[in-house]
Amino acid sequence: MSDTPINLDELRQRIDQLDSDILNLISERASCAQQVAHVKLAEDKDAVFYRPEREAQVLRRIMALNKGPLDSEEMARLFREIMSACLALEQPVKVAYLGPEGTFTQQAALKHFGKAP
Ligand SMILES: O=C(O)C(=O)C[C@]1(C(=O)O)C=C[C@@H](O)C=C1
Repeated sequence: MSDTPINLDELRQRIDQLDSDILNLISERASCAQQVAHVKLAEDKDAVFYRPEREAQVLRRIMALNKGPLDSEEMARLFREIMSACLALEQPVKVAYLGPEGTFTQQAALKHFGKAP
């Protein structure tokens, strides 16, 4: 146990501050992704927005940088969702899967592409 008494209010204030920082950083990242979309469109009117090789590179980097306490798989899952939301800003994505809702193929599609609309 640490010698410093843990104050719940202080810890929650710290969490609120960190959440504000995370919110601002995710918004900044999303604006960057929108600019990426503009650059892609300026270069090619049939631009491809979904770039799986780039997403894999981002996730590999995040997993290598991660120092815990969240494990790298969990961190990658969070970043996959962030990229999924950023990609949805660039262009709405349509993902098809086999069978009714709740199947393994739907779960696999959600895991791979994230849940963003
Ligand atoms: O780097 C790109 O080409 C992007 O469009 C940005 C981004 C990202 O959010 O990092 C978003 C969608 C792509 O599938 C890959 C990466």
